[in-house]
Amino acid sequence: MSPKPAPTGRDRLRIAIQKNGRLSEPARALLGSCGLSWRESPDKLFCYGDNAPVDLLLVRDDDIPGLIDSGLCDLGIVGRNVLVEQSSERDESGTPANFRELRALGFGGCRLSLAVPNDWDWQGAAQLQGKRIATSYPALTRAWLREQGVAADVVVLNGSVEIAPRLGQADVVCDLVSSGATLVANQLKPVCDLLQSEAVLAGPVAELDPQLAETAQMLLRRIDGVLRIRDSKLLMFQAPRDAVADVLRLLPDAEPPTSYSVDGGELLAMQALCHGVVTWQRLEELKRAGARGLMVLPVERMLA
Ligand SMILES: Nc1ncnc2c1ncn2[C@@H]1O[C@H](COP(=O)(O)OP(=O)(O)OP(=O)(O)O)[C@@H](O)[C@H]1O
Ligand SMILES: O=P(O)(O)OC[C@H]1O[C@H](OP(=O)(O)OP(=O)(O)O)[C@H](O)[C@@H]1O
Ligand SMILES: [Mg+2]
Repeated sequence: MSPKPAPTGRDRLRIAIQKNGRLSEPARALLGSCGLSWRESPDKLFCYGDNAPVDLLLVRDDDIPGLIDSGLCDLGIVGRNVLVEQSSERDESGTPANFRELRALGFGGCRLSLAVPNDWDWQGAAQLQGKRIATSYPALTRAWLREQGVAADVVVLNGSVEIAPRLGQADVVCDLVSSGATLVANQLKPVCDLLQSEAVLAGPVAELDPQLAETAQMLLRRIDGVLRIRDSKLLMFQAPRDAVADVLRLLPDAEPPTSYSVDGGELLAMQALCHGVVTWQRLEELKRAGARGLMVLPVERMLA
């Protein structure tokens, strides 16, 4: 059972996103695809929702979990790395976090990795005993060290973490990795992933105030619809009844198709939502299996 909500006294939902940074544009694009728009000016940090009771807060990403926790805002788009770090901090201090991941959003992918100097012969976590680890994710790193049963010193840096071994400030680092270029440029190599991260929609652990819950549900339904059709296409075709099984074997990434019979019953007209890429080569294979009149259509909106 979720804890009961604290009344907010508000009747408009607030969603926080990063003001400037890697997640700003994709977060805006996602909310835009959900049909939301705001009255904006470049220096505005609070944007009033134009066409739905949903206002936008533009903030530093690190502040998003705290804003949700305190009930000043209802939802947020933030890296899982930030959310898990701040929950680990709460675990350390024994105060439960009132924020959690509601949906993975499929952008801002990266991993939190332990990396050691290239000349280390990595044998496993035990090698870190008594060593210094530079990171911007101290609580997450400490939690991992506890799991591994290793005692090491955590050196907190807010950026340019990868420089620490060269300066003699730490022996190894634990930082975000995407292309791996920063590690290579600093003669480091990743040896272990602590977390796979991406942008997530965060919300409170407690239920939302009933005044806001309906709007939040509407937004979640739209986000689910957008995520579901991302890279999806509607495939339409006809196939003789006895070829349908062969045709469907070529569509393992499709949702169960809908079909109706035409031409006296022997021919089926079918449509299926495909979540993978429908290439020309795939269309040729479907044709060889008996499908005819193949058409690939973009999907603009979807509401389950
Ligand atoms: N190299 C990367 N590749 C892909 N995603 C990344 C990378 N580095 C970080 N991210 C993801 O993007 C999020 C935002 O990164 P960014 O560098 O914009 O944050 P920031 O400097 O902390 O910004 P802010 O000013 O809001 O505090 C990170 O928390 C992480 O989830
Ligand atoms: O694997 P890569 O593609 O090289 O990306 C990894 C780098 O990206 C992030 O740093 P950012 O550029 O945000 O700078 P920061 O040091 O200020 O965090 C992260 O902290 C790494 O340093
Ligand atoms: Mg930040």
